[in-house]
Amino acid sequence: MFDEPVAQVQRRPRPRFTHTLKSRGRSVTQSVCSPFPFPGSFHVGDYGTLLKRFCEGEQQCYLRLMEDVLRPYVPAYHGVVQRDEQNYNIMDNLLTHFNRPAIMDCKMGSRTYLEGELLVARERPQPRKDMYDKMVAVDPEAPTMQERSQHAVLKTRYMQWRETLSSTTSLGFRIEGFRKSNEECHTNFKRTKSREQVIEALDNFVDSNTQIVWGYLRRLKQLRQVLEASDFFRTHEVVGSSLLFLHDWTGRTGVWMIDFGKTAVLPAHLTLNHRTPWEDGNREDGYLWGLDNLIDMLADMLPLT
Ligand SMILES: O=P(O)(O)O[C@H]1[C@H](O)[C@@H](OP(=O)(O)O)[C@H](OP(=O)(O)O)[C@@H](OP(=O)(O)O)[C@H]1O
Ligand SMILES: Nc1ncnc2c1ncn2[C@@H]1O[C@H](COP(=O)(O)OP(=O)(O)O)[C@@H](O)[C@H]1O
Repeated sequence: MFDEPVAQVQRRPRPRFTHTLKSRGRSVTQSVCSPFPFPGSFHVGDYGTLLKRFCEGEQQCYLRLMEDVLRPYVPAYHGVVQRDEQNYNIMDNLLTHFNRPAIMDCKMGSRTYLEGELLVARERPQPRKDMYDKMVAVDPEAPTMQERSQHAVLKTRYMQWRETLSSTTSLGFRIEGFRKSNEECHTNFKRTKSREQVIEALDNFVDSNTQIVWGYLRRLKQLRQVLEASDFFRTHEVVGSSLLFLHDWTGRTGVWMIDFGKTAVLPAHLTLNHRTPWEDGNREDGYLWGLDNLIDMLADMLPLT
C-alpha cells in the first residue's frame, strides 16, 4: 500500500473565511469568528449572492437541482462569473434573510469519500503528510507503525478514521461546527460521536430553545419527504454534502443542502435509497439514514407532550 513515494498532492485552496464552520484540522474549542467578507474559495457577490470557486461537478449538480423538486432546499444557482481569471459558481447567500444568524454545518452521510476515491487510492496510493499531521494532532496513537515511519497516511484512511472517531459512521452525520449569534464559534467536534454528545452540542447551538428545535424539525421532515421523491437524489451518490442550519433572534429558522463538490451521478441502471448500509460497490451513502437519526434526536430534545 505504501510502496509509492509520498506525493505532493495538488489540492484546491481551502476556504479560510469565517463564518466557515469547519476547523480544517485546527483544534479550536471556542473562538470569536470574524464576519464577511471571506477570502479563499468564496467571495460575496452582488444582490445577495455568494461566489464559490468553480467546480464543474458542483455546477452540473446545481443545474440539475434547479429543475428538481429539491430546488427550494438548495441555494438558488445563477451561473458562472470570472474574477481575476478564476471562475466562480454564483449562488444565493443563505444568510441574507436572517438577522445576525446562528449557523451550523452538519456533514451528512455515513461515508465522506467517493467510491471513485477509494479506487484511485488502491491503484495509485498517494500518502499525505498533511493528513498525517492532522491525525497526530488529534490522536498521536492513531497512525500505524507503517504510517508513522512514512509520516504520511492515505486520504481514504484519514477520512475513514475521521468518520469512526466522530458520529459519521455510527449516526450517519456529524456536526462540523457552529457559530452562535453572539459570534461564539464551536468547531471542535472531531470526537463528538455518541447520541448524547451530539444532542448536547445541538442543545448548545439552539440555546435550549424548543421553538427553534420545532422550526428545524418541521423543515427537516419536509426535506425528508422531498428527498424521498426526488429524481436527483435517487440518481446521485451524495457524499461530503452538508445541511446548513440558520436561525436568528426573531425565531426564523431554515435548513438548506449545500456543497455538491463530491456528489456524483450514478450509472443509468443504478439508483440509491440512501439508507442501505454501504458495501464497496453499492454506492450507498447513508444520507437518509443520517437524516432519520438527526430528526429522531431533535424530536428527543422536545418536552414530552
Ligand atoms: O475536515 P478535515 O479533517 O480537515 O478533512 C478535510 C475534509 O474532509 C474536506 O472535506 P469538506 O471539503 O467536505 O469539508 C476534504 O475535502 P474534499 O471535499 O476535497 O474531500 C479534505 O480533503 P483534501 O481537500 O484532499 O485535503 C479533508 O482534508
Ligand atoms: N449558499 C451559501 N450561503 C451561505 N453560506 C454558505 C453557502 N454555501 C456555503 N456556505 C458557508 O460556507 C461553508 C463551506 O461551504 P462548502 O460549500 O461546504 O465549502 P467547501 O466545499 O469548500 O467545503 C459552509 O459551512 C457555510 O458556512
